[in-house]
Amino acid sequence: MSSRQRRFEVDDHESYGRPARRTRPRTKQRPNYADATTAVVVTRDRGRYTCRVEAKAGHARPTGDTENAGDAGARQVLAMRARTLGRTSVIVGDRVRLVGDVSGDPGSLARIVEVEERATVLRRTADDDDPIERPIVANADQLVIVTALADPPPRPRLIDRCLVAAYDADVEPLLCLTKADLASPEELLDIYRPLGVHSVVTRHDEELGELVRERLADRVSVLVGHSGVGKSTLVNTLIPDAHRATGEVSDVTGRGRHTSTQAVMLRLPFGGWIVDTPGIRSFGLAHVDPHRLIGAFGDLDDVAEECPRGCTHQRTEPECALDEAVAEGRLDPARVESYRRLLDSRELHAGD
Ligand SMILES: Nc1nc2c(ncn2[C@@H]2O[C@H](COP(=O)(O)OP(=O)(O)OP(=O)(O)O)[C@@H](O)[C@H]2O)c(=O)[nH]1
Ligand SMILES: [Zn+2]
Repeated sequence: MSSRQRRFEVDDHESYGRPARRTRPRTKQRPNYADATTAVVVTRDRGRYTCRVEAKAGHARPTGDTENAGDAGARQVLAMRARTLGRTSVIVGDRVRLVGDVSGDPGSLARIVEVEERATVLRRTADDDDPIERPIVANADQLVIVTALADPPPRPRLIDRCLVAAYDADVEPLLCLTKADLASPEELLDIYRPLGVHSVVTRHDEELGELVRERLADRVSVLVGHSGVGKSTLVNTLIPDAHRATGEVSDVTGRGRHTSTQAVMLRLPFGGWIVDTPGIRSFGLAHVDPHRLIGAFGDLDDVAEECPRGCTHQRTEPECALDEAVAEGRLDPARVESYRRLLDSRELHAGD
């Protein structure tokens, strides 16, 4: 198998100790927040950020908030942005520094004075022609593409779109195929396994496989999937008190769970985090360079090396090697079509 086809796995190995991609120049003159409290933003709602503060070793708070945070000694602190942050955005997954009242007591409000450099940023645009890209989750390691094997039927083109978003953000994709009691996963696995995309298969009438926990443990995984694919079922299986936990997060922010479309970061009992993104079903790709799209299609990328110089791989290209490979039966036409549809949606806005 060529190195290109294994690219997602290659990324996997490199992801350890990978340098941050964007480095923001540090201002020389700035206040010293050495004694500020560090925290992770777990959700935001109308300008208020719920931040999780881990207990320092040996300083676990003896009572109260431990249940709320779902882990021994941790507490949740409501915070707002400090004015000194300027235009710096704060999103779920950000590691921040807090000053002010960091007790987490009811009615307390801390201030976020610093946002740590992000290792990764998952962005979305509402539509492919929406020029505004919104960062939605910081520091994610993994994008879990939740797809039902039936009811609703899988949509490979949507999977491909998510793979592009993952590839672009330098976040590893994981294909999570649900409802395996209704249909076999083999057809989809045959498509994505050769690309080096990891996958797990679940069904609600059986316990989660060990592999699911293995893939999620100690990482920050963002779940994305259409309504009805079984995302909530999965979250509740992974985190038996998730319902309560999200409810409590929303209590703090004053908004009920069911009306919230904000991303929420939840601690996994076996280590790591999942970020549930109720409002996000897919990704617009307006911010993705069309030339980078093919990087998420390892099988096509290999073949495209045979293309004439400057080939854009669109349908109108007379000598595109993708067409030749389809004609010779070396490539699945559906894969090429999926890629070209994404390319079409991008090329329309190539001058953005
Ligand atoms: N047969 C079968 N049904 C499942 C499975 N997992 C979930 N379901 C059912 O599929 C429906 C949708 O599941 P949810 O977990 O609510 O799906 P969701 O993705 O969270 O959907 P929204 O809440 O609309 O975002 C429910 O009726 C579940 O009982 C499964 O493994 N097999
Ligand atoms: Zn080509």
